[in-house]
Amino acid sequence: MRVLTIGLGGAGSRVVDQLYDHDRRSKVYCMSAVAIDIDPNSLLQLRHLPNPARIFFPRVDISGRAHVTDVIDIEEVMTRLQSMDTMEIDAILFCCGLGGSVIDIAPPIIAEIRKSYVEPIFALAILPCLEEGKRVSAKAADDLEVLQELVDAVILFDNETWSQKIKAAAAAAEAENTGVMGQLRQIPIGSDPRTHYSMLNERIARQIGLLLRAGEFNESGLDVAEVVLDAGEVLNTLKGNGFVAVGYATERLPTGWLNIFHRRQSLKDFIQGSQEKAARIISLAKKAVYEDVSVPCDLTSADKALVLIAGPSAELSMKGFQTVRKWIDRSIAGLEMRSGDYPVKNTSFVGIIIVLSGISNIPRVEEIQDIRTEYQLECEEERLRAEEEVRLCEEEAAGIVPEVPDDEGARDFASPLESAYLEEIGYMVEPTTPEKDEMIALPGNGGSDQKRRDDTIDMLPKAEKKQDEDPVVLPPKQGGREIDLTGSASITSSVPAPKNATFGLKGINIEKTGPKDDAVSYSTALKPVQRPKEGSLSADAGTPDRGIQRPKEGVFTGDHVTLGHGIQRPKDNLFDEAGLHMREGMPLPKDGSLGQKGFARSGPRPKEVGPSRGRLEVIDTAARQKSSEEKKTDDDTDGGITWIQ
Ligand SMILES: Nc1nc2c(ncn2[C@@H]2O[C@H](COP(=O)(O)OP(=O)(O)OP(=O)(O)O)[C@@H](O)[C@H]2O)c(=O)[nH]1
Repeated sequence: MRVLTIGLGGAGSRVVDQLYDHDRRSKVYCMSAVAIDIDPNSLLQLRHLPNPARIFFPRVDISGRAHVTDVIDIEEVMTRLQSMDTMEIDAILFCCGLGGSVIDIAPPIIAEIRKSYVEPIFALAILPCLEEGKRVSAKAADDLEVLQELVDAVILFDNETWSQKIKAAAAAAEAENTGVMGQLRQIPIGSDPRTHYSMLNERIARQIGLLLRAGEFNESGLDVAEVVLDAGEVLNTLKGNGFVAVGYATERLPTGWLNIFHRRQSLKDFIQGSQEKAARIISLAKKAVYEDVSVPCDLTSADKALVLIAGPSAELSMKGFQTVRKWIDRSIAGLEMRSGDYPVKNTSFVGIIIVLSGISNIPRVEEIQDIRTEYQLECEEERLRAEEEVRLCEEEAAGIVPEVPDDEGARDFASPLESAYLEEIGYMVEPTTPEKDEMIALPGNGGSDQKRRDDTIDMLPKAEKKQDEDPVVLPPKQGGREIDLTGSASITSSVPAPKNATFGLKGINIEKTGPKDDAVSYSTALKPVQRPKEGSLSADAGTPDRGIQRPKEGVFTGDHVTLGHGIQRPKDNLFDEAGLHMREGMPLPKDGSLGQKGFARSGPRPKEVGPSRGRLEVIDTAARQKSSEEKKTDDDTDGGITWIQ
């Protein structure tokens, strides 16, 4: 196809120079070229472009910091382009290095060109090497996004991939050529940037140059193609605003006397010879896609593909060509597949070009995008640090003493999640803390903690205060035993509180021996008493003494239980939530609700769980009956509750 090629900046100019050279050497002459740069040295070092094709814009400001869009005059560029022979062009190709500064002129130039030309515009974009730094990669990612919006396709070439290949090839060659002859024919390793770039540009010129020349003929060098690929097909493959990768692989054919011998052998065995040719085309195709591709990419993510084989027509195996076509056609995601052959008379090489267009999976593009994100974060961090430093300097200058963070305060402050966790940990380590005890203060015999009762937890029944305070003594049951809970009723929280307990994480530990101020203690005198009339237990009716509240539900079997001074019957589920249970190794009740909470009590288990959850330990108080009776008067004043079993 006939193409107008525009090189921008150092990279673009050098690539265009090389492409121009290939075009002239192939004698196809399908290319007009210009190079635009603001660096005079870069333009002077070009070897093939004629002087009129080198457009130089000197930096006007002395500081050299003027933006490239201020330096390059778009009108001047357009005048120079229109003065060229661009009447028969099929496309316009911009060549540029991503991450440089001159590429910034691409958007206004492309916009201006779009006004004057209807031909599709493509870009050949060169991805920078990683060693050039994050800033260059980040800018390259930005440039790529801008370009993709503006042009019909972006052909990518990855400097990083090809630099590694060149270095590896040079190292391998160096290892091979250790002898004198090897030293003499040493290939350049491209250690200096100029040689290195020229090797990369040679590669680009071969890949892209052959593609540009597809469908163009020169009478002396070309045979008639069997499957002709014209410029329109190349253009249609490229178009679509996507990324394009070009795979290109070649193989030297056997030449000289050895070749004549080889050909005789091949004539003897023609079938084997043709199979060899087919195998060569197939292996070249694989190499082009997987190894010698301009940018490594996922073949299966391509939308369109084009296959072009080139070389002496006798060597272009149609069998191999069809196999490659089928393979590519089945592999790509899209349905558009084009192919052709490009027979060249005087060459000792067979080559294949595979163009993959509309590729969505290109790891290197993703990589530079990731680098950009990383770079932006670093820049932001740097900016914040600089701002902080300025602020500190200003404060220092103003004589403001910076606040020293308070460790205690910092410890006090915690997120809700953290504080929940810390509380839990604290609780596990220290189940008994003063705060925890304060949360539940059950009045006991001590009689001193009525004032400390925690109003937030309503543990007591709604009975009249007077009733609660009144001593309640139930008459002893005949033959029964009196149970004295005083001093022996131990309510303790020996297990961590459930996380969702009403009491939060506050542990409850009421010591077994002796009621303490903040411990729960039941002053108890269990006497043989009558069972309540109601209740599921087969006990005698209980007759509460003065002021006692007989439990509406729930039945105790057994002894007369007197809860101590001022105690009130806890709510049904109160201790369940607190996880309180009795000590003294009493057997666990079968009742699940009690058992789960580790609440042990002796004697028959009432069906109703409510009243029994007082974590009362029933003691054989038969022996104490007498003293209990003596205490009756005391109980009357205690306001205890006597449960009758
Ligand atoms: N393949 C290849 N890549 C090049 C060449 N020169 C530069 N590059 C790459 O292209 C990127 C841009 O470089 P240039 O085109 O020289 O930059 P510029 O736009 O002229 O402007 P400056 O940034 O001022 O140098 C660089 O980061 C390199 O990765 C070259 O000759 N060949």
